[in-house]
Amino acid sequence: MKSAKSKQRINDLRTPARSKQNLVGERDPVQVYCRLRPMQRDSDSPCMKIISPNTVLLTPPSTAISYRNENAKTMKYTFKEVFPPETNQQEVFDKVALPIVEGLIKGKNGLLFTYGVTGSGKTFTMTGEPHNCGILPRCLNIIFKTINDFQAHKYIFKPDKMNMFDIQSEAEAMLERQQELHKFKSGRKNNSNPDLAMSSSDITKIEGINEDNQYAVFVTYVEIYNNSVFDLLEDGPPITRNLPVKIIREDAAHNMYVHGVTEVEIKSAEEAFEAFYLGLKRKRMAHTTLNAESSRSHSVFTIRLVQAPVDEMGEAVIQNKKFLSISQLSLVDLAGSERTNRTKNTGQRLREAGNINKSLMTLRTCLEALRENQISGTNNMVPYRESKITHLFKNFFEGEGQVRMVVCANPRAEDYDETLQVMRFAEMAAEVEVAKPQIIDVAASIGLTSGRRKANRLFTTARDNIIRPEAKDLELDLGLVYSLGPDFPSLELNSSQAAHIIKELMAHLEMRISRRETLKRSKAIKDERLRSALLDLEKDSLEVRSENASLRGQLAAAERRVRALEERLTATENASLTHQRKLAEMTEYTTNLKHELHEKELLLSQNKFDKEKQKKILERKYNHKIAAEHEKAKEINCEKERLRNAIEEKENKLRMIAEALNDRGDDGYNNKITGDMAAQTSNKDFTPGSTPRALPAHLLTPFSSVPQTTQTHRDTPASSRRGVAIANPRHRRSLSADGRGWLEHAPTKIVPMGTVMKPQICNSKVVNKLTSVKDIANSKTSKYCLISQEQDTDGELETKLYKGDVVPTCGGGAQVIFNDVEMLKQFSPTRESSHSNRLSSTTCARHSGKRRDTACSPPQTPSNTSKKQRVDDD
Ligand SMILES: Nc1ncnc2c1ncn2[C@@H]1O[C@H](COP(=O)(O)OP(=O)(O)OP(=O)(O)O)[C@@H](O)[C@H]1O
Repeated sequence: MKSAKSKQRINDLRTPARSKQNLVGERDPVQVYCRLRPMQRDSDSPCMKIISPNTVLLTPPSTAISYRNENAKTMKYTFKEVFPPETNQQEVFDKVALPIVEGLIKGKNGLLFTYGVTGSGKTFTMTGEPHNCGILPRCLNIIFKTINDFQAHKYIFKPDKMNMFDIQSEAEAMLERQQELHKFKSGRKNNSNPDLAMSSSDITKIEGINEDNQYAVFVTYVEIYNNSVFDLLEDGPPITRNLPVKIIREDAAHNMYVHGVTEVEIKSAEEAFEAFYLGLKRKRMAHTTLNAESSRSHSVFTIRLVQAPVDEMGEAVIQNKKFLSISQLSLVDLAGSERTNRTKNTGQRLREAGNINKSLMTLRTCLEALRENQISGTNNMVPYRESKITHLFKNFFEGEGQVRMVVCANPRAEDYDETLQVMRFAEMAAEVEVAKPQIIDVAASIGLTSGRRKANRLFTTARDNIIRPEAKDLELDLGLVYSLGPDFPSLELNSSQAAHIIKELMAHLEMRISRRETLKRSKAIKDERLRSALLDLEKDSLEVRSENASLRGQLAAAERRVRALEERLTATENASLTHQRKLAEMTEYTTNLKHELHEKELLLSQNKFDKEKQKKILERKYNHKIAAEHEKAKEINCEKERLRNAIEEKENKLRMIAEALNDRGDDGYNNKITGDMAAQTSNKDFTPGSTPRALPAHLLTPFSSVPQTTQTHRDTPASSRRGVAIANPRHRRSLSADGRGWLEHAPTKIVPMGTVMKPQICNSKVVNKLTSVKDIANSKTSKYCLISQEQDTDGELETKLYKGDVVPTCGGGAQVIFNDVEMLKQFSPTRESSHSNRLSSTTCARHSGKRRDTACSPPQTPSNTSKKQRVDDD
């Protein structure tokens, strides 16, 4: 309980300005000032008029949108103060910024921002121009002028990167200073803009600074561009476009800050300008049609003043972080609000304008919500997080410091519509209240009297002035002296009143000495008490020590056990590792096998797939072929059918011709023919001299003048249909004409056969070559005999006689119908052959056509030595 209380106390001490108690204390409204800029051109007509030191009148011009909408009327807006165009920078600073800087020195937080339409003079007010500097340089100047004599050495206070500070010893700080010196020697550019500096005589000092504190100033400079935070002081080249985006975080005391931002310790206003100018260079500036040097981003320059009390001797800072007091002044130059269609912005500019307007709108929404909460006592959520700018300054609005706003306005009529919005915003913002920060004197709360530093200086000066050598070693417990009572009276020695003053001083000192004696006595009593307490503690300590020793013994035993367990664990781990290795190997082996298997399976499936594919292709091919075959077969069948019909037709015709012939011809002969026909039709044995019948086509004579046609016997459909001439087989020559004239067709050099196998041909004509149709197609020739001779494979002579009837054809030609073949084969009697079983050396064979059923009849020739044999066609 006690520690919690002390913790609370420490927090209060550390950040006095941020105490949450302030929330319920006094409140200050946001102070809103209005600054009108001078008109740019004489021809410009104004829409604003200052009617009192804190009131302006806004009259809508005829060109304004709201005028056209007929809802415009002249409006009066009241501010804390209105600065007319001729107001100079110093005046603005004194009225607006100086109170905040005074608060800063005293440990209060402050936020000052400029708000207005683009080109209305925000940057002019905040930064100013060369030789006419604005609020920011003036703040820096006055701060350094004020704290100059009380600055801590550099690096005594060091940012801890979490929005707080550490306090370093003098030695540590000195080391860092030396390191920095080395860095600077290796060259550093001076970014300072001397134009922003002021002559030191123009700068006044803030009175009432706590002289028993040491101070240090730190600055950060960030830019919020397109709702992203960039650190303008980040290490790196002065001009870079690739600054990393920073995030906003909440520190341990619930203050918002830019995480990782570069916080530079500044020891003079010049150094501060240097940092500011570096950031300014990096700041994104772009040209719009309205303002040639328009800020496209919100820039936030923050000055943090760290102060810590000096010790009793008035020399060094108390090395206790808890006594630190940090106050902050944020100077914000907001980007100009603008009507995008008037600026004619496109692309990135339009996006920027959108973001600017959005963040300003969020600022407005936050303030409205805050005001609403304050007026109606509600606790509605304020959307600070919707924009970086409001998120960063959340603490200010929730009562962590003074907030002031300078509304800049361009009084020209052209800007009326935007100015109207700005005025409304300003009016609303003025109604928001923030709690007054309270200041707690840290030093007094820990029993330190003020004037320590001054006393130390006085004493040192006095000691240095004493000429006696022992004075150098004079030590005085200044802490005790200067902390014993009220502040020393302001006493100055002058000759006339010296005795009186010394008397007074002696009395004062005597009083202090008596007090000191009292304190000494009380201290002695306290010392005694402390000693006895220490003895008790010592006893306790001894007990603790013995307990500690026994615990150590237990610990040693436990450690031994732990070691043994560790060894076992190591062994188990080793075994486990071996198993794991094996497992890994096996897993790898299995993986390989699986891989192989998979590959083979892939191969198989590929093959299968190929086969399937081939099979399908073949099937398709065969199906095509089969279909084609079917088609062909169909066609053939059709053709057959057609031929059969044609044959039938022709047969019918033939039958009709035959019948006609039969009717007209000789009955005997006809009967003979009919008999022969019948015999032929019924497939009976063939005898030489019988009625000629159709021979196969290959035996037909080539000189038939009539084209060969197929002749099919109705009764014998299987018989050859080819080569049958259109002739009448029953043709009969008149006996007078047919003298059985033979045409002998024999080769010229015929080998004499020595046999009488030739038929008895009495009326014959011998030709060696058939050259003319007339040789056959004449009235005398009715028989034809073709004689051929050739050697067989054994070298024996073979003579063949093909005999046939010459039959006239319908077309007036003639054709030979072969009806008898006689073959004479001679064998040498001396030759030993497989034919030994043969009876004679000459064999005669006779064929009749190509039919198996053809009978072989004895030759019609006279008998001779050669023996005729009936040979089957096969
Ligand atoms: N009170 C003034 N006295 C003299 N000149 C002024 C004043 N206010 C503004 N100006 C001039 O007007 C111009 C535009 O001002 P400034 O750049 O400050 O506008 P801004 O509001 O910051 O614009 P933006 O928002 O676009 O950055 C500057 O050239 C500046 O010198």
